Amino acid sequence: MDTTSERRDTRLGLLPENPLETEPTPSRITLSSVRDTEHEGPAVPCVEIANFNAWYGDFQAIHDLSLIIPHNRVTAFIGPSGCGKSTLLKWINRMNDVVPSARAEGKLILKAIPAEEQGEESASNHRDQSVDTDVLAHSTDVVAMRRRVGIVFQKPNPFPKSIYQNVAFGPRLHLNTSRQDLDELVEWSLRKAALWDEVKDRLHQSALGLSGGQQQRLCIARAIAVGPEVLLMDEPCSALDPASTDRIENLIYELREQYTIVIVTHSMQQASRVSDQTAFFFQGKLIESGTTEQIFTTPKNSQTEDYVTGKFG
Ligand SMILES: Nc1ncnc2c1ncn2[C@@H]1O[C@H](COP(=O)(O)OP(=O)(O)OP(=O)(O)O)[C@@H](O)[C@H]1O
Repeated sequence: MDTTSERRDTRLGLLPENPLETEPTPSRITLSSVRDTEHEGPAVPCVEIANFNAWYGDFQAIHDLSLIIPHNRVTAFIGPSGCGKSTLLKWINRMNDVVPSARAEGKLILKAIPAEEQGEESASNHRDQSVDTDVLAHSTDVVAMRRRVGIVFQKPNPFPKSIYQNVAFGPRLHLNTSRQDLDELVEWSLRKAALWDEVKDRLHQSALGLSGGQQQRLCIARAIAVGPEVLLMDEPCSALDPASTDRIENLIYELREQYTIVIVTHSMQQASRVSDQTAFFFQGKLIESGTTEQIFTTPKNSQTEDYVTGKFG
């Protein structure tokens, strides 16, 4: 077991090496399988959502939703199929712009990062982190905003290019990076995504030759190469085998030190393993949010309790 796994196992107490191999049904989740919330003290808001409503044509997919996503923590969106998790995730970086029938109203703000929270280590220092960004505003520069908010999808989607070109694609587009700096940035990103050792001797081979789990880590490397603050992950492990799932979960645990992560997941075990905060959605409404420990051990709402204990969903 590698160091990361050991560290995470210590925190969580009882994680299996390959989580899905022993994935219990939700009703088997017990207090002991929920980890303690490590972060203490008040959270710094990273994304502020208030009175948010979203539609596809006449169909309202999200109703009057308010939620704070804290800076440099992992927030899990859980809830039954069709409850609006992906819709909200996609609005956070305006992915729904490509859906003609999609529209949204309300407050969706990418918060300025306080100076003391701006880390020194970064892929690039091009961002203006000192101002709030109104994500929904027509005047918002969506391309610039998406550099601050990266997204990783359910199915790994590398470009049909080399491993190097996949990671270098964003920086080449957005940053004025010299060849040497680009080489360093590609290595930095691949190391961050825990992929470097596996690909350092085949950087110029096709990314499509990687395994599914490697492709997903490559997509994470590609996302972090442009220096985002937020990483959105829409069921990032659902197309992966148990070993790859374990690696991605370890990676999320490592990346949380430096990024705000939002993960949509159908796995209660995964939410309890990787997240600090959990938000439970049902029929387009946010039913309850809180620390992951609280949501899984002492939910306030009976629908939340029924869902996390597997009575429906
Ligand atoms: N492009 C679209 N056009 C029309 N309706 C859509 C579109 N995308 C999603 N919806 C509808 O919006 C609602 C919320 O969908 P969404 O994908 O956000 O749910 P979800 O909670 O992420 O579901 P799942 O867990 O199955 O991925 C659903 O009723 C869905 O059918």
